[in-house]
Amino acid sequence: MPPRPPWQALTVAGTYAVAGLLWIVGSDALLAYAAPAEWLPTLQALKGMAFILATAGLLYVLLRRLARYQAEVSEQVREKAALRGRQEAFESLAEHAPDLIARFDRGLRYTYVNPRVSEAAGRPRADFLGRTHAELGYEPALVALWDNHLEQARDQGEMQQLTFRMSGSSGRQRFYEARLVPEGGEAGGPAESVLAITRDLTELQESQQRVEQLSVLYAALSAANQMIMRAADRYELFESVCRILTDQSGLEMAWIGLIEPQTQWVAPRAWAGGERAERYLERCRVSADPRRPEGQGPVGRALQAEATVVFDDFLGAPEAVPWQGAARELGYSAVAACPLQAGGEVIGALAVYAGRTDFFSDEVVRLIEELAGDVGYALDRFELEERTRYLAAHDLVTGLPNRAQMLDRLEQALTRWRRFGGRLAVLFLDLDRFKGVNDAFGHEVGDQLLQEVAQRLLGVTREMDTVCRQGGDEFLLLLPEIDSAEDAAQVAEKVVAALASPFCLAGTELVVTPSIGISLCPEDGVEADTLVRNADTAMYSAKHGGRNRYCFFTEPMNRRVQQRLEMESGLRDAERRGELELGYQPQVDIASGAVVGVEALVRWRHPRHGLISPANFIPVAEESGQIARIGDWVLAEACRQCAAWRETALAGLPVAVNLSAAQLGRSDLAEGILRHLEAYGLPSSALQLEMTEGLFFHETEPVRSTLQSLQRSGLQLVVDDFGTGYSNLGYLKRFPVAKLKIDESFVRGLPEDTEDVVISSTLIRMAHGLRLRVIAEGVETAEQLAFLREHGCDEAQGFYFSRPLAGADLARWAQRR
Ligand SMILES: Nc1nc2c(ncn2[C@@H]2O[C@H](COP(=O)(O)O[C@H]3[C@@H](O)[C@H](n4cnc5c(=O)[nH]c(N)nc54)O[C@@H]3COP(=O)(O)O)[C@@H](O)[C@H]2O)c(=O)[nH]1
Repeated sequence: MPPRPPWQALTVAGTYAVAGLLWIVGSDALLAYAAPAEWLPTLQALKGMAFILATAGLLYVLLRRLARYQAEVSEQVREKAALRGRQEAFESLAEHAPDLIARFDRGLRYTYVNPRVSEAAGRPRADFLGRTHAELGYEPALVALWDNHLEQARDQGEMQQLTFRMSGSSGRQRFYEARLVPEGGEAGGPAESVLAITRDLTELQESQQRVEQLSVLYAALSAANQMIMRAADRYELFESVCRILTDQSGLEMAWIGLIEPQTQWVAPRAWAGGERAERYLERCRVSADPRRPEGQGPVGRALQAEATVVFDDFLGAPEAVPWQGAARELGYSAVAACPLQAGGEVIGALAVYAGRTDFFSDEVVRLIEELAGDVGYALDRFELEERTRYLAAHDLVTGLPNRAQMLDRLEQALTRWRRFGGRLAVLFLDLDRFKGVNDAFGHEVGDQLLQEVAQRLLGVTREMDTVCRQGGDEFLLLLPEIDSAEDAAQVAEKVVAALASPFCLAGTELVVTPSIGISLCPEDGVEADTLVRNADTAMYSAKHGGRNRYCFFTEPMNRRVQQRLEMESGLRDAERRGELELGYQPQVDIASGAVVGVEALVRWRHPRHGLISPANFIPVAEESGQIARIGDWVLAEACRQCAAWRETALAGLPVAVNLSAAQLGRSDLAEGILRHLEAYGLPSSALQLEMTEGLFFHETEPVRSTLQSLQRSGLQLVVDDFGTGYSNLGYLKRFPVAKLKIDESFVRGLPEDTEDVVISSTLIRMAHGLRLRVIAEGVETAEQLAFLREHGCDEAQGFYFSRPLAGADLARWAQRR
């Protein structure tokens, strides 16, 4: 209540004085007029008493009011002092508080900010006072968030809470939590002002994130450690570690590269991080050589320094320019590279990439280093295990696999053989008179000799073969994939030849020869022990047979192989010696009975073995690489004979010549055929080229281009053995096929065999459906011919008409018809 001015007191006192005087004068006059004189003293005494009572009552009321007023005033003074005290306490607290404290009036304008607000915002305190968030120019989203919460606190009188991010004065985004406390006003009603207490949680949040990141990394480390114990080899280990790092620790990519000792390039051996990782590694090369720019990145530096290198801002590091294009595109912002050590040497590096800068805190780096250390430990373990395994599986003198490993590989080869069939061979080799070398020159020279023998054996075998030293002067050779016994014989011959030249050791020339026994699977056994034992037995036969030779386990096999090899060498100049000749078999039009063509079939008239069928020697010629030469002779001879028939009944008839696959692979085939035709003045229609269906199906590029050049030369093709192999007939459209020849095997059973009936009649229909002529071979009986005629077959060939005859004989045969 405000103090009353002095004139007011004067007015009250004056009024009281006037009223009192008027009362005294007036009441006396009234008594003098109205009351008897004898009552006057009494009445005046009563009147005086009444006046005193009335003024005493008034005084009492006034004094009471004065006392109350004084009490109220002193209460207000106390409250004010308390308020001032609180205000001072608040401001002193707020001024030194670590939180950001501000007060807003009902219009949401700042009325107070503490120094932390000004520091955080990077503007003076005065800027804030009397202004709203919008007037201070904050982002619209932030203004809306704040004003919304301030209004709620003000209007509902209830505390509000909000979190927000804002760039601090340093420009870095910070994370805050604010509490808005309504002040003044009725409880539960609108507030007079709102106090905002804001806490900067950036550090807290970051440390929480760091704790989470570390616990995730610990989990990844422990998973990687388990994998390190389980991994079977270093590549499984590398892949697992990279995968665990990217799957479980928030890294974008991880790769492990090993230094290539010759070039110092770091070749990635394992990586994880999806397609992005692959693209990055495809684009980026890394070197351990400090002179190269590619050796200046994190991995190169880590390898050179033999310590972890971190590029926390990979995209901003000037040394990382060669990799930055790819890293920016693929989202890698920070990199750490740790060297990997094995056997005390740096052999490569583990590199990990994060999607944000400042990922690699000291703790994270420590964990990654620990992991790299564990990988190095595992590599040492593998090395030791590999060494132990190596020792268990190898012969220490020659470095070749030992008997145990050989038997293991033999078992594997036998397992494959059981599934897929085929053939394999074991060669048991014993060095003749090796003991003499040891006795004469000592064991050291003996060991050197064994080492050189091992090298020569490796030189004559294929990668898939196994050469093993089984002990002493004995070696075993496993040939897991051979086509025939001859293949094994050829390897044995190569071994004999390889060991034939002397070994220069101990200043002298040493000669050792081998005795080799050969066993074959399945002929000589289907178990490893049996095959080795039988090869051993065969080796003794070779020794008893005079040493420096090979011997098969069974005598018939020895004979067969000898014959085959003899045939191979006999064929080498059979045509030069005039031992090859052609037989010609007529091809007859079934409807008219006219001879419409001739097939040329080669024979070998051997000086000792007589006439040899092409069925026997053509495969040998094919396998020994002689078919192209022999085939060329056949083509030339067929052309010569065709020209010779000019004046006979066979004039103008095409001669069909068989071609082998190897001939079709030659790019000069068409050229050679045209040269022979030209030499005898024949048109290209004088020759037809027979080839089996399978040749069209294994249309390799050389075969395709040969077929195309034959097509361009106007030569016609005949598909031999039609129906025996394949079902896709697309090739018939692409190449100039004139005729399809039904295989003799489908004709043999005609007309009784129902399968042959169905097959041959279907093939005839199929050929006609394709608008091609069809010829049946192997026709021996009138019944077969009748069936073929009935089913519309165009031509026939077979003993029914004539066996293959010499050129002059066939001309006479044709003349007679
Ligand atoms: N790459 C080359 N292959 C050739 C060549 N010459 C022949 N050959 C192929 O050798 C296989 C065997 O030929 P051959 O022993 O001459 O047998 C042919 C005919 O004599 C035989 N034939 C003919 N009529 C009958 C018959 O009525 N009954 C019967 N049992 N056999 C008969 O059929 C063979 C014809 O074969 P084909 O080529 O399928 O027409 C053989 O595969 C020849 O292809 C050559 O120069 N190069």
